[in-house]
Amino acid sequence: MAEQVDVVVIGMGPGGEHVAGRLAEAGLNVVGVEAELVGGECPYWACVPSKMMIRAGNLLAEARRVPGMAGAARVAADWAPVASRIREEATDDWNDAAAADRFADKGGRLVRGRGRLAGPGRVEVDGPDGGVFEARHAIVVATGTKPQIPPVPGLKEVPYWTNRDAVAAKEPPRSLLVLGGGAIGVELSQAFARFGTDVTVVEAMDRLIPAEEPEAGELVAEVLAREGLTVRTGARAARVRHEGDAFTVVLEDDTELTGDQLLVATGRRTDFTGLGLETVGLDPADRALRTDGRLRVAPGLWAVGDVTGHGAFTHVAMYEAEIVARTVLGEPVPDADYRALPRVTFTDPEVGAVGLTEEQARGKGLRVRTGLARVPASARGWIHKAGNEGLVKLVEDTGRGVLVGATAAGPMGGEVVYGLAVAVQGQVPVETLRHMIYAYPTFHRGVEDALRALKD
Ligand SMILES: Cc1cc2nc3c(=O)[nH]c(=O)nc-3n(C[C@H](O)[C@H](O)[C@H](O)COP(=O)(O)OP(=O)(O)OC[C@H]3O[C@@H](n4cnc5c(N)ncnc54)[C@H](O)[C@@H]3O)c2cc1C
Ligand SMILES: NC(=O)c1ccc[n+]([C@@H]2O[C@H](COP(=O)([O-])OP(=O)(O)OC[C@H]3O[C@@H](n4cnc5c(N)ncnc54)[C@H](O)[C@@H]3O)[C@@H](O)[C@H]2O)c1
Repeated sequence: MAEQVDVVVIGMGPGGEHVAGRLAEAGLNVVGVEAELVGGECPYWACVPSKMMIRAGNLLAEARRVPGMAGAARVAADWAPVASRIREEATDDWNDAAAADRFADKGGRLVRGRGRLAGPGRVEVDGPDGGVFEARHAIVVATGTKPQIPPVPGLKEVPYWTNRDAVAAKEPPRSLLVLGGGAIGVELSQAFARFGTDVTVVEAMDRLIPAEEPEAGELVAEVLAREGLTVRTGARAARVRHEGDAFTVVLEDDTELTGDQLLVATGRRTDFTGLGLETVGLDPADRALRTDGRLRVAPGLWAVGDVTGHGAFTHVAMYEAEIVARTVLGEPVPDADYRALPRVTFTDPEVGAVGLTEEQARGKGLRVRTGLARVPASARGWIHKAGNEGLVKLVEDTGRGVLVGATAAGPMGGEVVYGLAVAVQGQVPVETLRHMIYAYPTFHRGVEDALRALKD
């Protein structure tokens, strides 16, 4: 016998937890189904622990900048406080009791196990709590993504790390090979390197963080190289082996790279196997669930977070979750709008970005002007001195005279980009931006310099 409820949410990561909690608080009878930990990837194996590692690495880097600026400092890096902070403060040793209680306090019911669709409005759960549920109002799929492991010969046979192993490391490895120079690759590489790990990053494309502006990737590559990391761009792994305690990655040009650990950070993918998508007329082989402006996939079925393919970020998952919650509650809410989607790669310098890159804007057939300003050339950058690398790049749609994209890399680049996100979202005319007052001497005055530099 199926149990009648109002809403079933499959997957309780940031997206699922938000939508389930909101609807339960509003008084609906909500079942949240979770196969692993309530909270999902972000708090246990991704955003939060990785940012704790980065915060610690940045402290070391700042201390190392003291000579020549503020006297002398002796820095003795120690991973132990990082590992224990990740265990005690971030993840409670990978225990989700507090998150489960939080959901129960909102009136939700957590069902532990793996959920699958079993026809329209129906969910079956395999697992300790088990059961069959019929949802009167909504089923929300929020099952997230998994690491995408490239088909490099030998890779499947070796004990490589994913993000999960990296954030759980009790010690930094002596040496680390990193396959993939995207967000995960560069963030974790720099953090480990600052604790003494000898890091080599192998990126298949011709630059790091290739989804962002080329100038940002070049900047990050320069900084990493200066910090002693080896960066191999345009490099493809031909095969991988593990002998004794060492990993060897053989590149297509026959270069052999060795390391004590191998982190695979080559992107993430949805895995709809066993989710029963075919029972509601969807194709489990799709990479993402196609949604309308309210994140509806089919009548009574919604999707939020990484599974929608709109950007694998916690802020996207929560934004979408809020739209679904308001839609299910019958509250007015505009359609999802991804024009001003912000991204921050938390390297040092941080790379904040919003909207379109120059290449994407040109690819859309827009008439484009760009403006670039370098942080060290600004008053604040010059004053800041050590660690002042950075840039602001603006992408203007000259047809409309508004910014459609921007990058703010540098100290606090992720904060500087906020004003630019408002400009892109609000379609603020470039002329208006040029006649604003920018506080002196701030990093965000680089925006004014880049506006002045806009040219075809
Ligand atoms: C190392 C790393 C660092 C990151 N850093 C950032 C960052 O700084 N900022 C940022 O915005 N984003 C960051 N991200 C991305 C962010 O973690 C994801 O975008 C976010 O977690 C997606 O949320 P979600 O709810 O879609 O899915 P997830 O967090 O993946 O959660 C999905 C949940 O569904 C569960 N599940 C799956 N299938 C089933 C099933 N059939 N039945 C029941 N439960 C199921 C899973 O167990 C999981 O708990 C990072 C990712 C990584 C890997
Ligand atoms: N700060 C943040 O917000 C943050 C941090 C980490 C992750 N994330 C999210 O998680 C997602 C996944 O991160 P990611 O870094 O794994 O993916 P990614 O897609 O950002 O980068 C993967 C990189 O691996 C490269 N690559 C793919 N196959 C390769 C191969 N065989 N050899 C060498 N390089 C190869 C790609 O060219 C790409 O540059 C990100 O796209 C982002 O959405 C966000």
